[in-house]
Amino acid sequence: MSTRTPTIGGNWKMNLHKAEAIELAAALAAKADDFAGVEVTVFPAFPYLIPVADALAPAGGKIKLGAQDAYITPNGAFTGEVSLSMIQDAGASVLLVGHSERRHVIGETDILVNDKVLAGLEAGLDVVLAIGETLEQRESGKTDAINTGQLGYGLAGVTAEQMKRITIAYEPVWAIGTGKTATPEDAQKAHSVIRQAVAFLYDQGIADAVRIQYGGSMKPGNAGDLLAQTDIDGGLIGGAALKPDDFAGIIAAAK
Ligand SMILES: O=C[C@H](O)COP(=O)(O)O
Repeated sequence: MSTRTPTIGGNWKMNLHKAEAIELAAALAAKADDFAGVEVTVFPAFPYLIPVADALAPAGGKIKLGAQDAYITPNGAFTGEVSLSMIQDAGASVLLVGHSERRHVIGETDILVNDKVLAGLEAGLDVVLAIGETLEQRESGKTDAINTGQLGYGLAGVTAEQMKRITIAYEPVWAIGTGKTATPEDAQKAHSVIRQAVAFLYDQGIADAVRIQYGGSMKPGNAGDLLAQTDIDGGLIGGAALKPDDFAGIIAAAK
């Protein structure tokens, strides 16, 4: 663990309807005092940003609200999309960009990911940029090339000043929702390469400051070993974020 403030995100993905989302947010808000020293963010589905914001209010800002996606323009004729100003109006201060499900299921390109990173920063949001290799890419020895490539594309045009509002989430695609977690050593190696790439793109000070989350079947039982690694500064949690005790257990392991 480093001097970087640990950051744990709960990506609820396309799960939970209104009552469940409110119940989970309220349960987390009730535990918020236990989260001191860890930055905690939850990413509900779009329709529930406002009720979740309301349910988190008793936490007094100790739990941030994030959006899983947003379109690149403030408003306009883009049927089906949700604008940056809408997610901000709903209470979100964080934008998740480049999740593998958006890259590989929805088909977002590196160019669109970069557009979203830049637009989110321009709008004043903090941005979590997710990157990570597929199993096929890992097995063909391309892990570092994929990660540094997605990183470079994603950060193109991001200024050194804006890097203060960027968090990187390394999520090996083969570990997401599969129960297969990267070993702490493998994850550390990938995080170290990503940090070196940030140093190459910017400078060592920015690389030392940027936080890199691990995502992929992180649970209370494996979080401690992962988070103990030098370059792992937190987690982006899917399945385990849907259960308040599991999510709180991971937050506790991040301290
Ligand atoms: O955004 C979260 C990641 O995709 C990890 O999901 P998971 O914890 O269910 O594997």
